[in-house]
Amino acid sequence: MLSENEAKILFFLKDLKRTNSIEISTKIGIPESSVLSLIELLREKGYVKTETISEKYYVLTEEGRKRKESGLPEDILINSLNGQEKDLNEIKNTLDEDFNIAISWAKRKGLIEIKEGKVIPKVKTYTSPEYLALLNLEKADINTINLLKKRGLIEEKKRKIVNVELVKEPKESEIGISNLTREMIVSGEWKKYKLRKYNVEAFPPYYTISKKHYFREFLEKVKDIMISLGFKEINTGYIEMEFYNFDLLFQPQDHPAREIHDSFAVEGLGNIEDKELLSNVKEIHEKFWKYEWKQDITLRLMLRSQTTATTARVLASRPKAPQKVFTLGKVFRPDAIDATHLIEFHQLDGVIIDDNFTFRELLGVLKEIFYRLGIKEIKFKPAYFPFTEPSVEAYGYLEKLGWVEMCGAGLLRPEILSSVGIDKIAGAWGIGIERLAMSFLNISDIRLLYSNNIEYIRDMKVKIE
Ligand SMILES: N[C@@H](Cc1ccccc1)C(=O)O
Repeated sequence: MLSENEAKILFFLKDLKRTNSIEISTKIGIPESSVLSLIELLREKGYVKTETISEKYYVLTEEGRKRKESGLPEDILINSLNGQEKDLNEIKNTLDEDFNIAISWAKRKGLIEIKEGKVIPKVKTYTSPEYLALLNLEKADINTINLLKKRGLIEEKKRKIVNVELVKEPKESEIGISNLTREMIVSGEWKKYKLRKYNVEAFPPYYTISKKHYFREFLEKVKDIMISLGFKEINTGYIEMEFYNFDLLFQPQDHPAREIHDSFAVEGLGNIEDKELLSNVKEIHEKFWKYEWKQDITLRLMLRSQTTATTARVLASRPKAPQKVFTLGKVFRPDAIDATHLIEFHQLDGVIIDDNFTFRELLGVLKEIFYRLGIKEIKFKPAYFPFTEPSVEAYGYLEKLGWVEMCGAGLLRPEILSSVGIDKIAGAWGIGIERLAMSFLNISDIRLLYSNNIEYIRDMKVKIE
């Protein structure tokens, strides 16, 4: 029995008697790779004789395509001289990087002579055979082809061509059809064909279902946890004024505490409407850090280096207590990228403002967040941050990595709260997200969190419930 495609090829061959795989593919419109396997089937069934040959053909290289557009350097040189001699130096300026190629080929081809720093053309115009060959490779002679190859303008490729000869005529009654239409039934045409049997063992086509990127899925999981703990989500932009990233957080200008991490500067200045807030911050900085605070510095733009900048913006809006807010977003810090460092990564910052909020409660909240993320063991260590006192670092126990630093936290300093007129207690923290994600997703290279390898993304099993 013949399949519909096999029959198409045989009926095409019936008139021609012999042809080849490339012609079959272009005339019938079946991809070459399918044609090759169909021909093989037909050979096995005794309909055709085949002969496989390998054929050389040529394609333009990138350089070749460029020269086909612009012309070859020696052609350009000769035609621009137009029979007149010219200073080598002058030519050098106009031909730029093509100068050496143009001169050396023109000399080799006897088109020019060089005397006392001058180029003397021997012809008025010139079109090289190589250029004509680039325009029509099929017609080019073997010498020119070899020259083009040598000049790196074309590249030799090989392809397999199968010559096919018909040895047994197909009959319509041998065609097995799989697609029985209403028309065929009505017209009785179906009687001419054999019906192909269903192959109930054939595999169905494989469709991949769409799914979210595993890192996005993890980020959403984390946000869900925060929302289930009663926090409100707030987001602010990546481009931030130094005021919110540093000054309002009591990190003095031009002082090592500011450089606790490096940051990316952005050209331009921002604007702060709340002049009272500006002068409060100035006063507090000058009183406690004892230096001359500058407004030009505070308005400078940067890529935020910590999402605590968002917390600062929340504070600057002088919110009413009680408040429980969080933000989860990207931050940026210059660094050398490797398996554990990126220059952009995510942080989750949060703040709780309440009447009698305590340090102990803060530690409890952090424990709860980590617990819900599946980290059951956590310990705290005293730490320093310019904007909190007391300050702690939290370490979580991860199966593969052991004790890993997860977050910084503390009670916001009174200097900060007073500048925004809040007379409550505020606990704040910042959690590094990538490391948590790596642990959850069982990834050992941080760069894989941002993989765009479709196979890898497809196969990644996300184990978060
Ligand atoms: N922003 C700090 C973390 C932090 C946030 C809030 C309070 C204390 C610490 C960091 O990036 O390391």
